[in-house]
Amino acid sequence: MASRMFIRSKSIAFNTLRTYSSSTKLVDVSINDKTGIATVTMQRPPVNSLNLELLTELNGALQDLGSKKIKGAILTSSLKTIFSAGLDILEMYKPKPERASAFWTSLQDTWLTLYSTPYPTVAAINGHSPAGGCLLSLACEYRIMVNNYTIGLNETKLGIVAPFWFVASMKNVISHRESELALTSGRLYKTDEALKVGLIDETAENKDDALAKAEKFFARFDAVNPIARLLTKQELRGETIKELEDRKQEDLDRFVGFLMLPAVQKGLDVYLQALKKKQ
Ligand SMILES: CCCCCCCCCC/C=C/CC(=O)SCCNC(=O)CCNC(=O)[C@H](O)C(C)(C)COP(=O)(O)OP(=O)(O)OC[C@H]1O[C@@H](n2cnc3c(N)ncnc32)[C@H](O)[C@@H]1OP(=O)(O)O
Repeated sequence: MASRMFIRSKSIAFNTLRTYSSSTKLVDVSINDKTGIATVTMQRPPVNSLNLELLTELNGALQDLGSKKIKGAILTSSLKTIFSAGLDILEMYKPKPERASAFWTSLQDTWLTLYSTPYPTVAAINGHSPAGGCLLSLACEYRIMVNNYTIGLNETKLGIVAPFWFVASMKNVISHRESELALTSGRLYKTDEALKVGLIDETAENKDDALAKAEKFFARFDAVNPIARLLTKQELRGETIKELEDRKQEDLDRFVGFLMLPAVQKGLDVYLQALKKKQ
């Protein structure tokens, strides 16, 4: 990507740990030379809502990492209290059909990339993570969440329906029963509740604690053959990936068609007004 800036800074005394960094406007990537761990940071204030541009940059960054020798990648946020507010509602509210198509395709592609990375992934969830934010963390292999935030697939609360691959992402992590209860009611779990049902794997005191715990997770693979690890991941995730690949166009058509329904637009309007009135 033309706007991407690459900096290589070997042996700078005050910054020896960050010897590779690639930063776009919306996504920062740094690789710690000592640990081999990449940190991918979403940085779209105020809430890291996922619009076409952020998704495109995120997908590009995750793909680039596939060609580097890294031990693992951590997905996190630059914001103090929000991991990601999910899809940018403004991408779905009164959209132009071409923009809506490009937007949804970029979400499908980002999920496919993240769900199938050759390197291990951890979501360091350092803030609220509703809907699309939850989806991104579900696509990672391990989730560590800072205390006192919320996470879940709350689509029904907006009058929208989580597509089959959102549902599959959830069902591959927590039980079918818990998924049904959570998705139909649009439940957002607090950090400790999410831990109880297995939606997250560990809690953390703060972002630094989450990053340190992510490093420990990657260390589990020190004694594991990387090819065996990857083939096992592919075996476990392959069916879900193939289903979206096979049904990509159908899923896109449903999304665009769904957005054009007056009742859906009305629901989004009400939700947006409520968000704004909150202050
Ligand atoms: C058979 C049918 C097939 C169906 C096929 C179609 C299926 C369609 C599926 C589509 C899937 C969608 C998944 C999603 O991700 S939808 C988005 C869901 N997100 C949310 O519900 C989160 C909403 N936001 C919040 O709850 C809070 O903002 C927060 C994240 C907890 C943060 O709270 P905080 O108090 O810090 O901040 P504010 O609420 O004041 O927000 C600051 C400003 O940001 C705006 N905002 C917030 N979230 C979003 C968003 N997701 N998109 C766009 N804008 C957002 C908010 O309005 C404030 O704006 P303002 O400053 O202008 O007032």
